[in-house]
Amino acid sequence: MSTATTPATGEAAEAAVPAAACERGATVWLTGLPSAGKTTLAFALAERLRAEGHKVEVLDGDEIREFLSKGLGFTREDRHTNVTRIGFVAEKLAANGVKVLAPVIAPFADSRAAVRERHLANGTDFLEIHVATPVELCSERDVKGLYAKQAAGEISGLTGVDDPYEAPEDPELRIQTQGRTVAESAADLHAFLTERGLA
Ligand SMILES: Nc1ncnc2c1ncn2[C@@H]1O[C@H](COP(=O)(O)OS(=O)(=O)O)[C@@H](OP(=O)(O)O)[C@H]1O
Ligand SMILES: Nc1ncnc2c1ncn2[C@@H]1O[C@H](COP(=O)(O)OP(=O)(O)O)[C@@H](O)[C@H]1O
Repeated sequence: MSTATTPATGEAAEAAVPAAACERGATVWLTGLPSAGKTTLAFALAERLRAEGHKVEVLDGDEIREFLSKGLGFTREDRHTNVTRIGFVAEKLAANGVKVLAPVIAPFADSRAAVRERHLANGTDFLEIHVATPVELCSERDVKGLYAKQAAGEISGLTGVDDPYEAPEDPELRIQTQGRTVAESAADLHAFLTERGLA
């Protein structure tokens, strides 16, 4: 058991994180609709895990689309390519002790299954977390204005509105954000990782 100590006093800090938990990598995939809360929860969890001494990487959908998946759009085929690319990188990192957080819509069950399969084949932990925010609340939040644009006819093919979202049937965790604060939902997620021996 490794115990974090405060540099000034050498006193044991409140939360003692087992060394094995810090060294064990895993992919934590946050799937859900646009504005569900995937990115917010990934960054909140990342901050807490880093403070506890874990190696953490966030593979954010938006950022990935600027670099690794530059040029891909939102057709079924492009989304599948995007998701399996992210899954490939995530598995490599997780196999090397990194907690990988992937806040990526991943709307199709077969793409998520392919990513899971790759992790399984390599003996790497894969946790599918469904950020299960109802579309009505997502469209109220509308962080990037996509729901308004779709309603105005300026865009089409928006996940959960006029493009499919295949909700996970059997995710490792389904997390609610409706009527919950960010801190509460992030704590739910952290508690789940602790249960699994990952935090
Ligand atoms: N048509 C359409 N449908 C869904 N999402 C759209 C679309 N156009 C742009 N966006 C924005 O793209 C962000 C990244 O999407 P992802 O790479 O996670 O999507 S996917 O898994 O490849 O389907 C995604 O980010 P989040 O809002 O954080 O989920 C969206 O804001
Ligand atoms: N319990 C909660 N968990 C996560 N986000 C929440 C919660 N309650 C409200 N929100 C808000 O919902 C929005 C979610 O946006 P974002 O994380 O960018 O979604 P996504 O990455 O799924 O598109 C943020 O403005 C966030 O503050």
